[in-house]
Amino acid sequence: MKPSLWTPSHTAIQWDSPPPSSPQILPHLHRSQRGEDWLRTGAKILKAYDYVVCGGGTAGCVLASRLSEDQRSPHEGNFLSRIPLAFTQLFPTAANWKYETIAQPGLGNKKVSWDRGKILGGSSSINASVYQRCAPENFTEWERSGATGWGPAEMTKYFNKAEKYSPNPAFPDIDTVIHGDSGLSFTRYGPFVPIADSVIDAAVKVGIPRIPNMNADKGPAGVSNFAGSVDPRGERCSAATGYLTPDVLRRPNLTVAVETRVTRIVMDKAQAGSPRAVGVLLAKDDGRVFAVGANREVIISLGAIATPQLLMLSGIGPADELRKHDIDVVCHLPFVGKNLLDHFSAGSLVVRAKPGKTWDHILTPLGGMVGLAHWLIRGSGPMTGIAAPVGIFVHSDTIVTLTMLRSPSSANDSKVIDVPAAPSAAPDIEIFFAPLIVVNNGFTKTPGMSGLTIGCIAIDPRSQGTITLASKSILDPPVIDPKYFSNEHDLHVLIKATRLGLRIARAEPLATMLDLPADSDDESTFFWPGDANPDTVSDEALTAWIKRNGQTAWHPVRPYPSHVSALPY
Ligand SMILES: Cc1cc2nc3c(=O)[nH]c(=O)nc-3n(C[C@H](O)[C@H](O)[C@H](O)COP(=O)(O)OP(=O)(O)OC[C@H]3O[C@@H](n4cnc5c(N)ncnc54)[C@H](O)[C@@H]3O)c2cc1C
Repeated sequence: MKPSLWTPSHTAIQWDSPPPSSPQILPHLHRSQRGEDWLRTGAKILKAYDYVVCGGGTAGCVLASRLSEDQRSPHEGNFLSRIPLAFTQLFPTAANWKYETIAQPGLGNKKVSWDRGKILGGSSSINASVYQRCAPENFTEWERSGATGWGPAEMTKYFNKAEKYSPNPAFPDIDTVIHGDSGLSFTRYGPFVPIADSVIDAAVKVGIPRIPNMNADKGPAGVSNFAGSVDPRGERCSAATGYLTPDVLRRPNLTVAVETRVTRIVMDKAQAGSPRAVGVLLAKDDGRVFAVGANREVIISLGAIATPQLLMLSGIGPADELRKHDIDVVCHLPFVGKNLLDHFSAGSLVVRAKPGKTWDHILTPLGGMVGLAHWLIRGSGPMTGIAAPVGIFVHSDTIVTLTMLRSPSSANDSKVIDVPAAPSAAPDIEIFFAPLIVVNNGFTKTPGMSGLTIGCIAIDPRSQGTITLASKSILDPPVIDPKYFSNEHDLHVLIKATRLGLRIARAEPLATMLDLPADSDDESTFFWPGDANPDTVSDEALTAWIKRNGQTAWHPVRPYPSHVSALPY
């Protein structure tokens, strides 16, 4: 993309493309020249902006758009990224950073792929497009931990401000009142897929309450349709397409740079008091380096992996970790790179379905072409849908009770079992149902087969990991160690979730749409443990399968521990 205009004030910037020429030395960059090794890189020093937003991802696009609203080169579309259902097809492409964890002892030393968006819009341009607000209990916990103004009521206000909901008549039961309709982020339900309704009814049979809207103030505990970040034409709404529209990109007070890497935060240590971020260094792949100043703030929004990496490379982080790599300590912040949490998934739990009940036909060459044509010409069909049109949130404590109630001898699908009073904590399990076979992120071919893929995810993980530096260079990916199952609680939660998923598959009316053997212990097929009997399959067998089959659910975060009362930045 061509470089857009840049002006000395009111400017938000994101990095990625050739920055403007005619460098200009800035007073405050001058001040930090003394002893700063960034000067020795021979960087061209460019004019300053008010705000420098590093990372054109989910957070960065929103910030750039909002900051430049006060006005005192379009992003280049990626075709695959526009198709909501095709998100995993982006994984082998240049739009993915293709990170990988180090060997995980909790998973038999398996390494796990960590996909992250390397594209404007960041991970919102390659994600599964499920639009889901957290449980209110989570936000209450944030507030209790010191994040004043981030409680459930405030969050609802901002979710509504961000959202532009388009109702779909095919979903008359959805309670639409709670959705925002004047924001920049499109959401909607659909398209309708019959097996999703059967999943909901089957979940109700095993005791999960049906709720009219997963995003309502009461929280998501229950079973319902998932909303998608999809626009009215059936295209993905990413942070880039929603917030950096052509109109926004034409703003004279915004410069968006693509294909440019931030390599360092420039710190001014010459001022009295704490060191201050006054700009950033950035580099193009061809070796050119630049420096840009910030009159007001440098905002680091590179995501959960690259943000701690950049901070540490800039001398901000645990002193011992920095010294290991011979990096000058600008600010000793022990929590940078610590407390890494990720939502781990048991992986694809595939149950056989009867032909014609699912979307598997779009996985054939002809079906794919027809699906694509529908999407392109009419904005309709499976390609406009999110991979997981229906989901469940439940607390694992509740499942104990369900399991006890439903012993094999008393199994009766027509009986509705009451779920005990909702636990005070937010749900710790998410289960999604995809109306097609997804094995190996869709790269294992399954011609002529039909299935329902169930994804069971532990969403309140206790295992905590780290991001540390592999080297002094931003070009080397950091060391990602989520320490999966270092706390066995997460494994136990996933065993319960998997058993619940199997139970729902065997409840009516879903069971009639599926093609389930009575019982099977043949573990050689990807239909196991989908083929297994939930009442007899052992915890040991499920444990071995989860460790073999499990994968990230792509939600790494690094929250500050609640005992840190003041957030350091
Ligand atoms: C495959 C997948 C499926 C997901 N499914 C869902 C879902 O269905 N629903 C949901 O709500 N969430 C989902 N998520 C999670 C969600 O997308 C992320 O939590 C969110 O996008 C993170 O936003 P962020 O701004 O923190 O980081 P990102 O969006 O990842 O943005 C970081 C940006 O920084 C850029 N960057 C990194 N390093 C540098 C550097 N040195 N210099 C310049 N730029 C740099 C990156 O290229 C990227 O553009 C999914 C994620 C993935 C990957």
